[in-house]
Amino acid sequence: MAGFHTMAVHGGRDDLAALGVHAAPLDLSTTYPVPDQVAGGEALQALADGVAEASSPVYARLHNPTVARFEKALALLEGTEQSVAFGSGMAAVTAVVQAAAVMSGKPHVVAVRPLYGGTDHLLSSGLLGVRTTYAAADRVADAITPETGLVVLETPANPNLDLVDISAVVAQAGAVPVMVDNTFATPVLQNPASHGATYVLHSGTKYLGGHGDVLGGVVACSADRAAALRQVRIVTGAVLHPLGGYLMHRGLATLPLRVEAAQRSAVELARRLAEHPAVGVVRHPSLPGADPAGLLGGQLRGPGAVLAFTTREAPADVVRGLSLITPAVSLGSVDTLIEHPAALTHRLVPSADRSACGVPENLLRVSVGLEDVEDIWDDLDRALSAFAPGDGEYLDAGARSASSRW
Ligand code: MET
Repeated sequence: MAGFHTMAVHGGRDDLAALGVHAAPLDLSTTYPVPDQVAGGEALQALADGVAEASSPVYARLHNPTVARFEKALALLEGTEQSVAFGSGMAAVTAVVQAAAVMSGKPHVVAVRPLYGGTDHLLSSGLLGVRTTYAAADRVADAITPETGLVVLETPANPNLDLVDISAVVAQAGAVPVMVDNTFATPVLQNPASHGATYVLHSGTKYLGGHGDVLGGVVACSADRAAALRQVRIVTGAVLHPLGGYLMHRGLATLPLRVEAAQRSAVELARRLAEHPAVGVVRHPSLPGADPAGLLGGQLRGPGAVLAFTTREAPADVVRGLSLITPAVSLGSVDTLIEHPAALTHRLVPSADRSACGVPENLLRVSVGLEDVEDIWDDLDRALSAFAPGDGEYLDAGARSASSRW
């Protein structure tokens, strides 16, 4: 098999030479001619039943060849048979819950916190007709009942970079499928399916697209699971626009280079932040104490480019002092982004639940981008130094050191 960088460049492009083109064609058709109505009807039926491809796409809600190329490429990078793309990461999460829990008649979900706030809220709200039990990663087995249709986890977790041993949760889940949100690690650093995950989910809006200009989601899984997801996608209309498929497919070619470069800067910034007098605790898998289960170098091939830290001052004041770093939610873009989870990405998670799972109110999350690391550091240092205490003031060394828990 080809190396990862090669697969990232060439995946999903097998048909281009025969088509005589260099870049993947962007097919914006909403409908497709069906001169033979009988054959067209058979194609529609096959797609509605969940096949990956039929003799005609029939209609853009059923199939799109530009999106299908992206799906092939992503499945290759995740090491799964197939993948299914959606109009957003949340549409992808919704489809997995519907396929695994609702359609199977097992409407109970077990989830390991923290999760992205939108996912947490979706699972807590009851909107999809599922009931959710939150469990610590080592107590998943206790939470599973005969009604459980899905286990959900995220590693590294949004927003505090907690790491979860995927195989250990899969072992506890038994026959219950496990969905791992792999958005932070990307397939460059982690392939959850190789550790037993049934569904590998990405918000493609983040690293896969990589430039902050495309909204999408994707789930990598077996062919059987993908068929059920396509059925849900067709009937709910949760499709990815072909331009989104085109942009995320193009993004995959540079994904390893972007992740590797941003990760190098994140390691350096995490180290410096941990020494900064205005900073409390820094969370990044590269720091001492951040990986008690020893997952780095095994399950997780690198620490990634998202970090988080607590501040002694109001997080909003720190962000106000920045000039280069973009104050915005989302992550995985070329520019460095910072946001206050309690105010934004995790606002819809009750504050007691946030603090119970290691997301303090004064946590800031940083997605390190591709700028020169010294420029990113200067910006952070300048904003933080406005609040740095004088000699011997209220911060002791112990409070600054990284630890596995808050
Ligand atoms: C609307 S909140 C933002 C979304 C994105 N999933 C993030 O964690 O930044």
